[in-house]
Amino acid sequence: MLRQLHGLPGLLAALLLVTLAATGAVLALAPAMDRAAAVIPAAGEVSVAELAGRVVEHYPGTEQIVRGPSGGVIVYYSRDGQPGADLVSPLTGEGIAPYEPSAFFTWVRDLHRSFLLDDAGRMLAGAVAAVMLLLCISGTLLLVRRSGGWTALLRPLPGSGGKRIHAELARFAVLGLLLSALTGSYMAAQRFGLLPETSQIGPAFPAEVAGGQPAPVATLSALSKVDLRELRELVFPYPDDPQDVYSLTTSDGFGFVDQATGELLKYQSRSEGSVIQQWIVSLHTGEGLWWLGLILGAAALTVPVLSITGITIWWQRHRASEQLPDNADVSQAEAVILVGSEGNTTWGFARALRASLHQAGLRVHCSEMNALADHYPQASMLLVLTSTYGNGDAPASARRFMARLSEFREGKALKYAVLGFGDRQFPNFCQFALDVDAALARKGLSRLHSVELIDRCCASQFSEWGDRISELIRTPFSLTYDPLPSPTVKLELVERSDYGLAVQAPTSILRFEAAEQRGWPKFLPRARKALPSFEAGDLLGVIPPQGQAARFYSLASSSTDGVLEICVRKKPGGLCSGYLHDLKPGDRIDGFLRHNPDFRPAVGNTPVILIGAGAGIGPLTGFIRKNTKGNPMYLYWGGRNSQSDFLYQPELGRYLEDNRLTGLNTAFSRSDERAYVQDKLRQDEIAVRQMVRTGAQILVCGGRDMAEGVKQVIDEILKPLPVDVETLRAEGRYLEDVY
Ligand SMILES: Cc1cc2nc3c(=O)[nH]c(=O)nc-3n(C[C@H](O)[C@H](O)[C@H](O)COP(=O)(O)O)c2cc1C
Repeated sequence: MLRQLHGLPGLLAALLLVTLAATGAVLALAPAMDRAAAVIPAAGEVSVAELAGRVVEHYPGTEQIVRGPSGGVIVYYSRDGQPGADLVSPLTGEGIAPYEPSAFFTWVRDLHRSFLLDDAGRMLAGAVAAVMLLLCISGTLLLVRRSGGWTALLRPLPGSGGKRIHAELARFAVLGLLLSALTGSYMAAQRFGLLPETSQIGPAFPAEVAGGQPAPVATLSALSKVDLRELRELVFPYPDDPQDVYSLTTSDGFGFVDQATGELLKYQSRSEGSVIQQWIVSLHTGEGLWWLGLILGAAALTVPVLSITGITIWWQRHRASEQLPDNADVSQAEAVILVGSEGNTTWGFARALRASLHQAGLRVHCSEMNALADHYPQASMLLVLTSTYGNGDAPASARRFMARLSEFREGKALKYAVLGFGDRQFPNFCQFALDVDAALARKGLSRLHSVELIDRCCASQFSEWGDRISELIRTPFSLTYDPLPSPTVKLELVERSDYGLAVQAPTSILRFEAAEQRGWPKFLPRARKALPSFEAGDLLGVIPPQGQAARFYSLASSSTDGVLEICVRKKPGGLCSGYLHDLKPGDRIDGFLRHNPDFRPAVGNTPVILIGAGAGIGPLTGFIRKNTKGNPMYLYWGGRNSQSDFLYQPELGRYLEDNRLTGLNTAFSRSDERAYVQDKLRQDEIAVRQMVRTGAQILVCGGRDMAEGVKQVIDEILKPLPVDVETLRAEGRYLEDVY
């Protein structure tokens, strides 16, 4: 509900909101500019009488003196029958410049207030402000939910991509946007009579005035008592009318001053409502509070980005939740897929699974976990795919699952498997999937397969899980998950370096270029297409000729290197790694790129500790190659034998020489030292701890077991510090690319 409340009006109002925000950001500059142009005397330095006296000396035809909210003093006068207005110095009364409201600001203000459409536009602008208010409130509640509570609101946010940008920006801007929206809605509601009117009618014109010879304005006692800083406006009497008076408006009230005696004839203080209204206007416009204006303007500048990221998130969610075709009925289904999802990405995986099982000839029923039926009479297989939210809690479409499970009655024939989707950056990785697995076991159901956990939507892990399920149910199918099918690139192998044969770890560094167009004469330009843009650490997806599922390889180069490089270890019986290892220079493959911005060294010059084993060195070498500024970068890498599989040995030597790599520490498990990368980290314990203390980031790439071992060692090393791997992970300082 909260999500709909945040998503739908947000989408509708995005365009209008962007207009309001962009114009608001421009207008927010006006108070600061006015303030910079104004001469502001200290409090008590100049009285209104003194100011008026000085002004009249230079402008004998003064009709009105106005002090703007930013402190600038403007004189409206008549000279030779012509009206004029000048910005004047309150210290001398001399003109500084002719006063002419900027046509640009006036136009922007009209666009902001009414979309240049009079009353209908004003109403629309008011409605947009109200929508903004709704978005701020629902967004704050979503943010609280995302952070895990009000107290966690300021902690580093996990997640990545557009969602992370949206949440981070929103957190930065929400107070400013809330203030603008609240005050804007209030002003609109008041203008259209939805709130009581607070404008005040001033005191009636005095019945009696002295009517004598006018005294010089600088001597009028009532004006001498008012400090310039309180002045709003002073309207002068008609020149030859002894019955006329000065009309004085201050920040506290309104009154009339006798031009002969200088007496305050009538005075009325501002009502409370009028003071509140004045504050609301100031809080909305920054008038008189130029610093607030700049804060509000900065907050408004985030609205276009929030709108774009918000629409993108909405669209992805919408696409992922599109209806499933051919969904079998509960009573007929042989296989049941239940989906627990909050942001709908898990639905994309469920749809791929459903399509494959359906293609394999099974009747499949797929629904959200909240819709767990009491009974699936024909089903022999229950597959639960669920994400985890909050602090290891159920996602939205699974909140009622545990309660419904108590009503569930199922015979022993139904076997289940739970597949968890989560993110290792969160402390309770896939906790809800683990809870569901345990709850189903307690219910007496037997497992088809033990629970498996997928980190950050890893497509290859998903297809491997599918292979295992396919074997267990003796039904051939394979799973491919590609959230948005990427265009494929034709690549040509231009070079390969082979390692590790002697130690049973055949590993090759493969370098590809974009394939030349066949038959295109080499001397002509553009014979070879440019590679698409990518960074080291991004992924190359390859579907081997006999396979259906893509396998992903971390890139060891970035597009600016001119080649696409991967480092591939041949797995026993591995379809894709075998296919790649058989390639000869000149052979071509189709691949597609997937960006992986979550696995990159941070910019800046804090130390980066790169840890890897085997082919995991690929992206780490890519990061080092890019480190042309020579920021501190240390590599810990483990192989089997320095004679046989010391991958990238010559390159690393060069990088040490030209300072792209600060320190290199290798461990070889099948040499005399029999060491693993964890041992090298332990030996360097003090240095590693010191680097973490100074803000170092750690990037780990390689097999799952190695990554687990490294995590334990780093936790041991960090014991004397108030941080551990999980805290570093939450701060984006411990990143893993694990397979
Ligand atoms: C606010 C928030 C909280 C999350 N909490 C956890 C968590 O506690 N444990 C975990 O493993 N993943 C957590 N995740 C990651 C999601 O489970 C993961 O991104 C998953 O793929 C989302 O799938 P869905 O879009 O289908 O809900 C969280 C994500 C967000 C945005």
